[in-house]
Amino acid sequence: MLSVEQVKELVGELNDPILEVPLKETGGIVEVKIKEEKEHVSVKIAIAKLGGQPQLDLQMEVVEILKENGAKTVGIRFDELPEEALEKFKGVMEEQTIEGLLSKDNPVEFIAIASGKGGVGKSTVAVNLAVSLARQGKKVGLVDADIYGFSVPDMMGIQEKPEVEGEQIIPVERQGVKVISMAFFVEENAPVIWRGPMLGKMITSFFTEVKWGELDYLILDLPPGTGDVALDVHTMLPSSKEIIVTTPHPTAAFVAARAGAMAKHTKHSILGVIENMSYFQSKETGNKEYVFGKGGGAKLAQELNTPLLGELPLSQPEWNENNFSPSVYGEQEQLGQIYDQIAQNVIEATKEQ
Ligand SMILES: Nc1ncnc2c1ncn2[C@@H]1O[C@H](COP(=O)(O)OP(=O)(O)OP(=O)(O)O)[C@@H](O)[C@H]1O
Repeated sequence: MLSVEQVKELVGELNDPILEVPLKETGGIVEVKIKEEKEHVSVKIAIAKLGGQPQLDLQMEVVEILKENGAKTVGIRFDELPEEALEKFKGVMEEQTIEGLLSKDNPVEFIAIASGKGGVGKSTVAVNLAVSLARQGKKVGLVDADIYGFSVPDMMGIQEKPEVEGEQIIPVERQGVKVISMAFFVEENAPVIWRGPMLGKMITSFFTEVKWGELDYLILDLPPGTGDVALDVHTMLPSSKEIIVTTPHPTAAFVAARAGAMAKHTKHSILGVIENMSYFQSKETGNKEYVFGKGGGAKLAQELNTPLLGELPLSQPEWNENNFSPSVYGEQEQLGQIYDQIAQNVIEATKEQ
C-alpha cells in the first residue's frame, strides 16, 4: 500500500492546471490520508483557480496515477490556493486573466450592439445598456469598437486616458462601467486612418491587452453597417450575441435587417431589437407624436424572429452636476427606467440562451 510520502511524491509531479508548475512547488498538496484496510487514498489539492475543464483534467490524472500505484479507491477535494501562495506566480496568473476573457470557459457574455446605418442611436443604446446593467449590480465592460466614429468617451463625459500597468491597459471606469475606446489611443481625436488588418489587430488588443478583471457582460459598440470590423468581431467572438438598434421608420428597419441577416449568417444569436427615437411625447399634453414613423422595430423583430426589447422615445438626458455623462439617462428619468427594463430583459434572455 502507498505511504503518505509516496502519494505526495506522485501527485507532486503533476502540474497545477493554471500555473503549469508542479504541485510540489506551488504548495498545492494540502492533505493526504490513507485508509490501509480499504486501500483508499484521499487527497486535498489546492489549485490556482477552481472550476472548468483544467480542474477535471487534473482530477483524472490524480486518480490514474494513484490507482496505477496501488490505490483501490481515490477521493479528491479541491480548494483554491491562498493569496500569499499565488503572489509568487502573479505574472502567470495575469497572463491567464488576459486569455481568460476570450477563453471558452469564461462566463462573460459578449453583447454586440449593431445597426444597419449610422445615426440611429446605436452608441447611445450601447452606453445606456451598459450603465443600466451596472445599475442592476452586474460587472460590465464597454468596448467602443466603432473605430471610425468613436463617441463613447464624449457620451460618458470621460476626459481622462486609461492608465497603463506594466504591459496592460486599465480601462477607465465611469458610471460603474469599465470603458475602452479607440479615442483613448489617438491624439486629439484625429480620425483613424487604419484599415483592414490593422483594425482587426486593434480590436484584438482591446481584449488581450486590457485588464478587464472579472466581467458579467462586455458590451461592444460596433461600427454601423456590415463592414470589416463587424465581421472581425463576429469571427473573433463566436459566442457573442447581438442586439439590433433601429428607428421606427420602415426603411430603417429594412436596412437594419441586413445587420440581422449577417448575425444569422455567422450563426450569432440575436437577443432582440431595440427601437430608438420611437416617438416624441409632449410634456404638456402627454400626446405621442410618431416623428420618425411607426412600427419599424416590431416589424424587424418579427422578421428576425426575436423579441422587441424596448421602445425608446426621443428625450435628452437631464443635466446632473455630479458625475455628469451627457448621453446617460439617470434612473429617475423615463428613459433611464426603460433602459433598466431592457437591461432586465437582457439578463433574462442571456440566462435562457
Ligand atoms: N432617444 C433619443 N432621444 C434623443 N436623442 C437621441 C436619442 N437616441 C440618440 N439620440 C441622439 O442621436 C444622435 C445619434 O446617436 P448615436 O451617436 O448614438 O447614433 P449611432 O447610431 O451610434 O451613430 P454613429 O453610428 O453614426 O455613431 C446623438 O446626438 C444622440 O444624442
